[in-house]
Amino acid sequence: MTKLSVNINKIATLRNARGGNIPDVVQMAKDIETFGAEGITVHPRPDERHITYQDVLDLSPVLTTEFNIEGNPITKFVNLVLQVKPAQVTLVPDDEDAITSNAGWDTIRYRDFLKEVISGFKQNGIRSSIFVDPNPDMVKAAVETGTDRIELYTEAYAKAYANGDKNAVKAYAECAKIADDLGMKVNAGHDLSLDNIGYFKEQVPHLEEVSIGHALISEALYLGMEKTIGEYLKLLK
Ligand SMILES: CC(=O)[C@@H](O)[C@H](O)COP(=O)(O)O
Ligand SMILES: NCC(=O)COP(=O)(O)O
Repeated sequence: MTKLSVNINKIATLRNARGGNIPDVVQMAKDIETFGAEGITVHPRPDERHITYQDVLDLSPVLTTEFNIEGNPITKFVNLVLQVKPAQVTLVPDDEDAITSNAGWDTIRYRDFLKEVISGFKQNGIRSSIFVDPNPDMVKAAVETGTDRIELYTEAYAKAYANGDKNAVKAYAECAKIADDLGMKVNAGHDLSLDNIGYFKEQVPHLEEVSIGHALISEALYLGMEKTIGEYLKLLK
């Protein structure tokens, strides 16, 4: 069984568009857990354009499943994670102004930096995962950082799959095997969707957890639209 952690960034994007509290991010996270998700993921970015630091503090005491906080380990982020002590922190090397995460770590170049940050999280009982491209060298070097898990960055797979190229999954399967041999658990995420997740799950061994946000929230809009319009039409008769 692979665990599903739902990334709720986009719920916050919608809320922030009007400045009020609709949709209610905390209530939505609780409902997502009730509907069966096994984790909640957030990625507070430095400009707080979706999930805010306050959201992270508000979510932490009410969640009943695993809380996964993703981000670039700048001081502000590290302090937040140490305050909240989530089940898992996922380190992502994204620039401050990145539209979304767009690369995995160079685990050779940043080995010592990652080792130090991860050791601080470990001392506080927080599990670490690091975001990596499906590159065997990066996965092999990841083990030296002391990380518990890697998160395979799946954008390249999602793009290739959408273009009819199923071969892209092979690099992910190979990296997952390497990680497992080295004693690291394997997460995956970015642009996974109802369309591409089945094949990924079928082909990639040792898949412990996937975190899915952008597509899942969009799919939920589509799947809920007909029912919602029906409810309005009933009231407008
Ligand atoms: C780490 C990762 O893969 C991302 O998908 C991320 O958490 C999404 O962030 P945005 O919602 O800001 O695009
Ligand atoms: N770690 C990946 C994640 O949380 C969600 O990414 P996406 O589904 O929003 O692309």
